[in-house]
Amino acid sequence: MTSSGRDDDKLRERALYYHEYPKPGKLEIRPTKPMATGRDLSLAYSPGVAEACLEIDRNPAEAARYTAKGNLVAVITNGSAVLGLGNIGAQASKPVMEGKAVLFKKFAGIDCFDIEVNEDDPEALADLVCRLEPTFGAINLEDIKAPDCFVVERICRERMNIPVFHDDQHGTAIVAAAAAYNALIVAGKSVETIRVAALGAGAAGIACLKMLMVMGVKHENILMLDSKGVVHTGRNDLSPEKAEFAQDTDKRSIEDALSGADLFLGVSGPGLLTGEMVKLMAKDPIIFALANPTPEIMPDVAREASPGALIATGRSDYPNQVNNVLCFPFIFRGALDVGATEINDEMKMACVEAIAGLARATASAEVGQAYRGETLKFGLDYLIPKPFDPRLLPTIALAVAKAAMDSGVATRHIDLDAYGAQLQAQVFRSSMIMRPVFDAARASTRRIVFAEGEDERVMRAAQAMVEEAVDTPILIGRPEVVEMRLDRMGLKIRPGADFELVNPESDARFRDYWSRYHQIMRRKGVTPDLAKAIIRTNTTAIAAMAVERGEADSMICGTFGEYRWHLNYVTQVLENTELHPIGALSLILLDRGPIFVADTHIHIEPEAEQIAETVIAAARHVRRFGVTPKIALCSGSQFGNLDSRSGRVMRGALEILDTRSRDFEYEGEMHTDAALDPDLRERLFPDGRLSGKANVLVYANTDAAGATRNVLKSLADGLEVGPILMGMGNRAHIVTPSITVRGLLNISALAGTTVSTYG
Ligand SMILES: NC(=O)C1=CN([C@@H]2O[C@H](COP(=O)(O)OP(=O)(O)OC[C@H]3O[C@@H](n4cnc5c(N)ncnc54)[C@H](OP(=O)(O)O)[C@@H]3O)[C@@H](O)[C@H]2O)C=CC1
Ligand SMILES: CC(=O)C(=O)O
Ligand SMILES: [Mg+2]
Repeated sequence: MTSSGRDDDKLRERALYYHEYPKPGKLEIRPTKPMATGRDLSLAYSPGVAEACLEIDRNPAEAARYTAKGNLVAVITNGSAVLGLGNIGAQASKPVMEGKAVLFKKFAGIDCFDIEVNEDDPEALADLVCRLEPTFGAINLEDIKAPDCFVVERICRERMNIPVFHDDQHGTAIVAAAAAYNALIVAGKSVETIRVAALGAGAAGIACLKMLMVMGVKHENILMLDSKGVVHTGRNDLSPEKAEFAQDTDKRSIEDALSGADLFLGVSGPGLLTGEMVKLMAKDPIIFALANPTPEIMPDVAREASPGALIATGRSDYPNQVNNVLCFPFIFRGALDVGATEINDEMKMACVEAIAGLARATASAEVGQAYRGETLKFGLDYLIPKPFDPRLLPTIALAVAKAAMDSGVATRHIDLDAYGAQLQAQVFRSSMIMRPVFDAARASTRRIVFAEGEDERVMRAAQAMVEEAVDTPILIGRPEVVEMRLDRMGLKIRPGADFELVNPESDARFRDYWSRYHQIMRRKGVTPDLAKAIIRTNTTAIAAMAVERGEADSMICGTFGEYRWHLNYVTQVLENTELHPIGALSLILLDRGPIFVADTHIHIEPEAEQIAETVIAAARHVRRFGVTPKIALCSGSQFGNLDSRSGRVMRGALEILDTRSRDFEYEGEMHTDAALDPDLRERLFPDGRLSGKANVLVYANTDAAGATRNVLKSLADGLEVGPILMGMGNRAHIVTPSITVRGLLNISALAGTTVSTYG
């Protein structure tokens, strides 16, 4: 057996296992409201449910308020053109439709029912779809063969007052147009002069060609082919949709059509294009082989026939996946959110422009991580964004919603700024809580030096900082390494122009740095030679010196190595009578809300005084996020019931805190469950000073705080912002090696606020 035969077998085995286990199929339904008590039952079902029915009876628009309709899409098919598998019928199409439903949910938070119907008559199918209007906010028609799909879509659009979108036509056309637009830029070809050979004259083919014409491709430069060859005026078997593309030509075969063509658009079936045929095309041709799951030509065969070709397929295992998944979740999101009555041409064009623009912008930090090892730099192998690019949702949905409002099909007019922020929060969990911090950072542009400037995450964070104009990055790293990596990752920032680069191996300031470092450390055993060696090799010390000398406002280090190793150099250089490390505070974002944990790193076994200082600093930092601090002093001892060390220091800290009036709530010492459960706390210690759930947990040692932080991250899918080094006036922050690019960006925003406000 050949290796590709073995690969096919493995894929088949894995795919079937994936569909069968642990439960058959790919989705299930979950309730969104509590259903645990008789009271819940009386609200969700009889008698309470009748109230919701009556409201909708009075005003049908209230269905979007009291039911899931407003966020519910139907994916409907009769299974007559399932992928490139042909007319395999409604039942066999179900895995594809379940797949589309999952993608709606995963990428855009849209709920979906897949509906497979045994109905071959297009008018009867349309009638059935129309009668589903009370259930759904929008309809996605899928895998219905041409020309029947045109009939179904036309009738549904005429009769229904909600968006009806045939994915294989319009979704495919939108994504193919975006990719073609970018491919023409890369190939240096002009849309007005390119010659197109289109194989496949069905739902996808006709819609893609129409969209290319909207972009400027000339009708006379298009040759369409179906299963009988070139679509020409001499044929009498053409549907009206095909007839629109019929040319008065003597070309008949695919070879005739491909001769000198610049763009091959394949939306037909597997393996229909050969390497020999590709060789007939113009130089550096654009080849879109979009049939699923097996394209018209495999990319390696096309590449061998024409090394300069720009190649795209519909599959995720090759570069340039031109697939309607880049469109449908997001265009429906935008349409639903403004209550659009249809998806019109303005909304489609907004979608094309948004998708194409994303590939030309720098790839986001998150997509860089999701596709590690791939070059995401606009060009031959990156013409179109990746499906896991988190920018797709906020960018496309916002553009579509705006286009719907501008073109008059929106029934709800929304505040686009607020909508954009809400979409961002949907994909970037930290974006909502970080908003006040970023706003503060923007108000005071600060220079932030990154000790590990050669780290890819740091470079990506620096790119984002430059693009978002948050703060000015300074990177410490060897120029040849930094530049090579920037290039490999497709990042646009350049040293000198966008950020300052400090070369640890040769910087004109080396002498000043080491002599100042020596001056600070001369009575702590550091000789001139040692000072030179440290400043030559230790980028954390260099970063600290840059801050000490006023060349940077703040430093960030710790993407590798041990926290306290970095802390040592930070304190050596930056500690003074006003600034000293008080504690490390981690913000963990959970589905149920934010929770802060301290001290995770600084004082391994703190004294009561240090704990009190940590509590006061934590209260100050928590307010930066717009959160009102409610601080619990957590220990194995609970309200004086144990004579343990942790109980004693916590009681001591409480006494110190009580010596002055504080403008925040705190209480202790208590177990963590009592901190988080006010009812339990009330039973243990009635009339305590803490109201509701604590949102800041201060522990009596770093073991307990660190363990809590790690458990929340690992088991509760907590997203960390931090650790935030308190007490150093925002002049230094030390991250941990698990930090992500978004995490670095968050820390840089925290570092980017003025010193006086937050110590
Ligand atoms: N990448 C993507 O996002 C998408 C890809 N597709 C792919 O496009 C293909 C077509 O889908 P769709 O338009 O919905 O299906 P349709 O059934 O509507 O159209 C299929 C078209 O392909 C033509 N065709 C079939 N076999 C041949 C052949 N041997 N030689 C030439 N033409 C042929 C048919 O010709 P005739 O008219 O003579 O029957 C018809 O015009 C599928 O493989 C599908 O997976 C579709 C949507 C999205
Ligand atoms: C992707 C898709 O919708 C298709 O191949 O039919
Ligand atoms: Mg399809």
